[in-house]
Amino acid sequence: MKILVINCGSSSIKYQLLDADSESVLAKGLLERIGISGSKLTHKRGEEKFEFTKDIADHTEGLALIIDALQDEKTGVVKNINEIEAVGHRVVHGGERFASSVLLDDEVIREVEANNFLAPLHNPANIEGIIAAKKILPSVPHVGVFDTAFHQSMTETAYLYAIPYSLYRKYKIRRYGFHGTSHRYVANRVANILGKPIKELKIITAHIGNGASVAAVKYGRSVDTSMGFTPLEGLVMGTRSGDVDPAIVPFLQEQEGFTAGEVNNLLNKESGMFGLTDHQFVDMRDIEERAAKKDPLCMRAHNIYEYRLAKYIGAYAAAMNGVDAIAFTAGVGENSPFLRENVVNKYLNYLGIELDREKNNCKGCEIIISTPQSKVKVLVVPTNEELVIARDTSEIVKKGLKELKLWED
Ligand SMILES: Nc1ncnc2c1ncn2[C@@H]1O[C@H](COP(=O)(O)OP(=O)(O)O)[C@@H](O)[C@H]1O
Ligand SMILES: CC(=O)OP(=O)(O)O
Ligand SMILES: [Mg+2]
Repeated sequence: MKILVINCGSSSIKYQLLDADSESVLAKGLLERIGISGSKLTHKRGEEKFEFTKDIADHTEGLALIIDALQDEKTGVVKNINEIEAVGHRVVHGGERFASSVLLDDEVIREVEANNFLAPLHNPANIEGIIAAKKILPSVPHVGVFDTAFHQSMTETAYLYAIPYSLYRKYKIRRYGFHGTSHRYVANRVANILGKPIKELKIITAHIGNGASVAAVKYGRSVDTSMGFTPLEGLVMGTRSGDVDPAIVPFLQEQEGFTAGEVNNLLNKESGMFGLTDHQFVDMRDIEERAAKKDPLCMRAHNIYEYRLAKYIGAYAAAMNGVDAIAFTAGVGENSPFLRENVVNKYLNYLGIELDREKNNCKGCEIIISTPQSKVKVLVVPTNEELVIARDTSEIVKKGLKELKLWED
């Protein structure tokens, strides 16, 4: 079954066309700068790469261009659009309503829309993508897979903030957590690699990309995670601050005359590694390169980054009253031996962890990087959110389901 997986951002569309039966990627790509002049499509078929520059006004036009590339004689992988049998969509915020992957009918789309106020930066673009894709591929099933769904297993002890409970009742202000599709995939891979049932394991998954979060996955269920009401809380990220004292917000409003929107922008887009390096670097490769040459600003930023991550791992070992395995994933987690070694050897040896330096010296591999004697196993597991979306979509379609539960009750 050929499944198109799409991940719509406000000005971009990432996509993969997969054969869900063989789990192979037929083509993938990225359309950037939608609605901004100089839109660019980078389309890959195996090792072949094609680039097109053409101004694209909106997501409907963007998806039409992607479909053209998928069925074009020169760049395509299907003869006809009808070969695409289903579409899987990444949806960032499912609120409390979605603890599963779901068939996107009109009623469900309305319910997803009702969560827009919870994720104004992400959800409206996701919905635009769903509506556009349904226009272009009206006769195939569309499925939504939510970043928040896997974390809906958290108990209120983990998800409630200590603010008036009435605000939870009124606005559903609580921890939701994100990157759930990735944490779910990685935790299951860890169990597989260790050859143990996930129901017997306490796993900490660290999704360290440009956006970053840690999750505590106890016996197959997420029991806590570092992102919160929005994807701003928790770790230091590329441009996001992660945890700060909330009193900094009114302080800046008063002292600098910032509006609420300006402070939000500062914490989401001007902070993190970007802010700590005086707005010079976001990309971890640049920061590591300079930190290795003893650039004081980059060394300091990196120290803060790894320290925050180590603190969360320690906290989640406590949250689960133990930990069997720690897994690193996403852009930085998969590709940075430097980060992994620093986090483990500076802060986590007390857990009885021993890192195998040679094994750790790898990029993008799926591997155990702790020694056989290590009390807690440490792994690198490349994430694959698109594959999970394709699997869920295929299962819903093949079994004729309306929704697919992520765990048993
Ligand atoms: N070899 C590497 N060493 C260190 N960091 C890397 C390496 N390759 C990629 N990264 C980092 O991964 C991050 C992007 O991760 P990714 O998971 O793709 O993020 P997102 O999906 O949030 O955009 C960037 O900060 C990039 O610098
Ligand atoms: C939800 C979120 O933070 O996603 P990303 O890491 O893709 O920005
Ligand atoms: Mg990502």
